[in-house]
Amino acid sequence: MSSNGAEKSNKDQLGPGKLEEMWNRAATITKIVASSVKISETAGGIIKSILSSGDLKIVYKDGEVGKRTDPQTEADRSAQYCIVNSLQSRFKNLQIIGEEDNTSVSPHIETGYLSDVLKLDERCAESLRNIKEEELVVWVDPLDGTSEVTQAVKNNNTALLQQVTILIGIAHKGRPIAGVIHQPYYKENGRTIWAIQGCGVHGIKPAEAQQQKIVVTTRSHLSDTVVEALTALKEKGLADSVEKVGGAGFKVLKLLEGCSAYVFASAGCKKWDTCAVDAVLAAAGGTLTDISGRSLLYHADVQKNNTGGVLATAPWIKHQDYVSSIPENLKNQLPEFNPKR
Ligand SMILES: Nc1ncnc2c1ncn2[C@@H]1O[C@H](COP(=O)(O)O)[C@@H](O)[C@H]1OP(=O)(O)O
Ligand SMILES: [Mg+2]
Ligand SMILES: [Mg+2]
Ligand SMILES: [Mg+2]
Repeated sequence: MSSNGAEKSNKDQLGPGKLEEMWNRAATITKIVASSVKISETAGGIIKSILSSGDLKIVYKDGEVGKRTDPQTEADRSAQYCIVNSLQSRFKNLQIIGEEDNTSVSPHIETGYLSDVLKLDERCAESLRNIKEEELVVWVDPLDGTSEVTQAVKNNNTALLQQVTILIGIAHKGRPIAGVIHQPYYKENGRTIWAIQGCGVHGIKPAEAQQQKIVVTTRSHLSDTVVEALTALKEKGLADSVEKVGGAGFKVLKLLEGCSAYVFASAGCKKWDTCAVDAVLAAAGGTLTDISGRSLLYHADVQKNNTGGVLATAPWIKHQDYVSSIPENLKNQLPEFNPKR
């Protein structure tokens, strides 16, 4: 799984000399995304091997026994170690914020990169090309959909595993400018979707406008406020049906595959859940905000909780229609409270 350099991990036609030249010429943001694609895939391999062992070593990060909703597994801990240490080995001045406070040492440090990302380097705007490593903040969710993982293993429900993603989001001046979403259990070998602002979305072809408006929402963190928001959207004709699926990453992939909106009118989702998907969705022409329509911010010192909830819409949807249809009393119940947001 680990590799000693781009030459070993890039199995394409470019020779090592040409690749090195492309790497040396590339902008910092391009290099970080090219590396993050490979790193997310290596982390996906770590997750798969831990899950197949069946020993998740679950600890809970919250709540009373019997009411806990925030599990962490050995897969979350090992994947984060791999992602953070792999990024740091190449980009020493990056600020990296990962979901997990405690990690497990993993021997897999990925030093490869995807050369396809480098090929798009010239399309990057000059303003992005000039950004320095130390100006960037990377938000890492090593495993999005942990509740689904614990249930998949407990109930031997492997279908749930496709809802797992690995999220690496890159922010500049508080806004997401690039993102990587790896879905390890997509078909046989998984898939990786990535985007850099202004350079399109890669790894998926976003769906065209649909007749049916399908809204996706949480399957493991349902609350009265989420239900109230969904009811209001149904009444306004903005939700023909509702699908409950796990993970912020998976829900945004559903938006790129034809669903209309992702509605989570509740607190609990954090910046590492939304940074990468915010960037990918925006690059596809969609929008992600809180339920009041405010953009989310990703400075290193920002409040980590998305206290205003999450509302995301597909590229073919008018975001404001959904914002306007969520009742004011719900918006007031989910305030932003950090002025730095
Ligand atoms: N109450 C919560 N506590 C902890 N994490 C949450 C909570 N609500 C949402 N999340 C995070 O946001 C993701 C999307 O939420 P949901 O699937 O409920 O819509 C979850 O997979 C989880 O990320 P993670 O699995 O990385 O801990
Ligand atoms: Mg978690
Ligand atoms: Mg998450
Ligand atoms: Mg997670």
